[in-house]
Amino acid sequence: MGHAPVQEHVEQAMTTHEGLASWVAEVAALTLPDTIRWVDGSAQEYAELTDQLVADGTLTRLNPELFPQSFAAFSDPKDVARVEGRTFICSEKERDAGFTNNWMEPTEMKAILNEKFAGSMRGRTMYVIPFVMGPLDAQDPKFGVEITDSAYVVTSMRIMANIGAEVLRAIEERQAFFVPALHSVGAPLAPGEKDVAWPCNEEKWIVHFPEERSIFSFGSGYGGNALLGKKCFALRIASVMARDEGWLAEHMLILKLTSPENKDYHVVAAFPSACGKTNLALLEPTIPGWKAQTLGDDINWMRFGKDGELRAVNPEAGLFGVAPGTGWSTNPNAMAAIAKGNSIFTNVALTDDGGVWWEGMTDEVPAHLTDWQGNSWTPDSETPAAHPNSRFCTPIDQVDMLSPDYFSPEGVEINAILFGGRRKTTIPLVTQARDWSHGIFMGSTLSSETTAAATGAVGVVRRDPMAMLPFIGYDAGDYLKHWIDLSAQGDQARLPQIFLVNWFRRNSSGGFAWPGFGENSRVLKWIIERIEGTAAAVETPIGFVPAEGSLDLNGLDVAASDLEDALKVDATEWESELAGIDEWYERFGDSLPAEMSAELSSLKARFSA
Ligand SMILES: Nc1nc2c(ncn2[C@@H]2O[C@H](COP(=O)(O)OP(=O)(O)OP(=O)(O)O)[C@@H](O)[C@H]2O)c(=O)[nH]1
Ligand SMILES: O=C([O-])CC(=O)C(=O)O
Ligand SMILES: [Mn+2]
Repeated sequence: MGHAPVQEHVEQAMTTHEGLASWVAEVAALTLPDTIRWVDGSAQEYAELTDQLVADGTLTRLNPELFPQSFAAFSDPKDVARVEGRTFICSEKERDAGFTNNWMEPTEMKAILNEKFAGSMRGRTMYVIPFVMGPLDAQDPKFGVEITDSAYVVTSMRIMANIGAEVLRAIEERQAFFVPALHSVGAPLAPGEKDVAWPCNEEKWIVHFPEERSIFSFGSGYGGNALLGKKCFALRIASVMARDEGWLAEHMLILKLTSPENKDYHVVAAFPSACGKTNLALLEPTIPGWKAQTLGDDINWMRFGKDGELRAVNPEAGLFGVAPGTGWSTNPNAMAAIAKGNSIFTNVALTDDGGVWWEGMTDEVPAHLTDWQGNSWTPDSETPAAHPNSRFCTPIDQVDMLSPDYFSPEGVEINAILFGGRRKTTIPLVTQARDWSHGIFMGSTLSSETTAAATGAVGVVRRDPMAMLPFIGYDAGDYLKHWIDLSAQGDQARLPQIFLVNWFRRNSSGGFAWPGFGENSRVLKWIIERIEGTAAAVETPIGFVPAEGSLDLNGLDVAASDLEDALKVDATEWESELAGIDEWYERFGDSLPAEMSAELSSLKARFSA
């Protein structure tokens, strides 16, 4: 097996950062790995680790003529998505975790974790990955160190974050604080025991201690549970840092738009998992003269700049995108980035010539595939070839339309904030908020049908405030209050406009009423024109919707009835929506900000006026 001791690397287990040195020693003494390896982030190390993962059967090397330097991984069928039911925020007080999080008393949780991690790395290599979320030259770089017993995690973290020797040096030079993030697949090996391709544990624990800013993840190898820089740090822990330090950590894409008049705008959008962030982030506009560039597809850290403008940066270095539905016709920019190689795919299907395939990648379905579970697959098969939450993991700098501003530590000024979800009914294609407070209300009541990105039922409508339901690291009411209070820091005249969008409304025959994807540029154009005050709108109880003729439909082949279905504000649908919002707000109890209940009352009043 490939986990033969790599003794030479143990010698490097020295750091001049005392806290780091003692934490690594402490973890090793608890988890009992065979070897410790400090990850330097080099290309040579990556090649060595991927070779080892191929030898171990965890990775399959793809045909280099199709996907250079790329690999496919196939997980245990029980380890395919985030496990929200097993995710905990262990604040000192239960109240501070709020009703949206699982909570356990910290010392009780620590006792459980100690037991789980005891000996959990036996027979394995323990990797130490120094990383930084966001640019290393930021004013206050956010450091982390992930300790993991999974080489798949190391290779994926190298794509998703800035990792390695240079980061370690920066941590040492500053004697910086770092978020300790401990991960184990929870599958120790007995002496001589043969490993499996995807080790994991039936029991999973994804645990955050917000006051201490630490993360413990046990039992899963899947991205959102195991790449701890992403959801665990850059959203859950970062949201707590952001509350304390006066900024925002959000589940948002960042997109730059340039109008035919050559004016630049930046738009951020919060949609729940598997609801279209990566697709909008990599948008190819279908309307002439408009240009789109991306800055980020999943996570956005925002703060007010010195002139009271709201600025955004993407703390990630890669895309961890939903594969199904990503194709040359729907998302050519993602496909072109993937085609450059250097990618790790998880739970996609393999083509007979050593490439990958998933539902929606090409119009033509291959005659034969090996499905994500290793079975022979033909178009007659009853199950999908790729898992619905299969993923591509690709460096963001391979995206041709990446904005050069992605690399700027100051970030970009935001002109519009979009909230959106996957709703078959009720929510129109686009609605402009009446003002900032109403916009926060829209975000706070955001709802969406659940997807395969988390385990559990798919297609159930749930409230997902700011698309952060599984990621707010503290009390949800405090989180809304933070949004409200923080905006007082900004120049009120420069606050972004807020919009609610829904690409997923259905027509009477059950199909999508709006074509979506590149055609969403038409909605973005309307949004920009609303900011400029040039597009017409109709005021409705829920906000401003496009007036007839104000949405640019030039060259778009869409039935008038579909358009009507996409845009309508239906009083009957809103009656049950209001009841749903009532129920949702009741769950906040005392922590619901008064501003939000006032917004709900005005909304009801507008409906009954
Ligand atoms: N009908 C329709 N489907 C879309 C649209 N945009 C995205 N999708 C589909 O929605 C699914 C998820 O899209 P993504 O862009 O990957 O979602 P995401 O929000 O980035 O997901 P996470 O990475 O889980 O946070 C894919 O299957 C897409 O094909 C759209 O405008 N219309
Ligand atoms: O975290 C993950 O596994 C993938 C992701 O972006 C999400 O679910 O929002
Ligand atoms: Mn996401």
